[in-house]
Amino acid sequence: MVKLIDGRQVARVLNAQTQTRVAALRKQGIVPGLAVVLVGHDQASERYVRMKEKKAQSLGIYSVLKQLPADSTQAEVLQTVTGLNQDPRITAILVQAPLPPQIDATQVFGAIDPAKDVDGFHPENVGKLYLNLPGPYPVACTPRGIMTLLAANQVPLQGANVVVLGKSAIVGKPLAALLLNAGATVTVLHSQTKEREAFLSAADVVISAVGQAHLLTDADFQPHTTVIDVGQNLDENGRLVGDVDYSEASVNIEQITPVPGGVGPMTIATLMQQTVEMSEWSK
Ligand SMILES: Nc1nc(=O)c2c([nH]1)NC[C@@H]1CN(c3ccc(C(=O)N[C@@H](CCC(=O)O)C(=O)O)cc3)C=[N+]21
Repeated sequence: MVKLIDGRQVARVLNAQTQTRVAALRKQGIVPGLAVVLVGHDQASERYVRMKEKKAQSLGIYSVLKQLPADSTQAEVLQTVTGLNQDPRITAILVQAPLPPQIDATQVFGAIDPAKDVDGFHPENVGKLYLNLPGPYPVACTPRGIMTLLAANQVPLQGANVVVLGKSAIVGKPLAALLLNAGATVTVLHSQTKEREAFLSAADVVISAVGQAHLLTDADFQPHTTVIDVGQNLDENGRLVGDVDYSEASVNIEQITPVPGGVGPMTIATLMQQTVEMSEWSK
């Protein structure tokens, strides 16, 4: 019997705490303000951005969307970011990834004021995380949300063998840093890894952030494995699925985050949490 790790439930609790913190700030005349920059018309991105705006508004966070055309220039995107850096109503800036091919994403993330970098993508914040410096500073929302979800489900990390699949700057790398800082033995696998099987069969926790339906099945894991599925894929039938196939008959997966209802809601709840924290840190 596979146990499901309920991301919606933990996100609900976190969102309720965030709402209380927003109300406390508002009593002092402080309103957290989140700006989302969306370049182009990627369907999934538009959907995620709408979900973020809706959640922000429901928690009392002021939210603005800066939508730029798909053929925007680097200078135009940078100008938008600079304008938001200088806008006192905006305390948190998120530039939605992926950006169109003509845009240098690293330069854009580096142009965000580190104190408003709610995604934790600025090199200064990435460096602090990597060095495990004392906070506060923002950390990438999906990895931080996963750490919250693991803690809420009492998954031990000290000395645990944790395998991360995927080495993106948004999920794999910051997640590996957080796990290392928490005392796990971390292995990051990627598309050029040889003998993935050997690493998986020694893992206590496997976190897949590849973005490929049916990438892994129950047979890939050792007994009692905790699986965190970061994938958001459409399968052959157009259904939203993660990277990992499992069923009632799975014997090795002890617990897993479902897609939808696992990591996704935690990403958005963590974004809201961090938007409010950044307001608190700067007052
Ligand atoms: N600068 C930036 N920061 C991000 O945090 C960021 C980004 N760019 N680009 C895209 C990815 C993806 N992402 C998701 C957030 C929530 C769900 C989510 O809530 N998913 C729901 C299902 C959503 C649905 O119904 O389609 C779930 O898994 O239950 C998914 C994906 C944030 N990202």
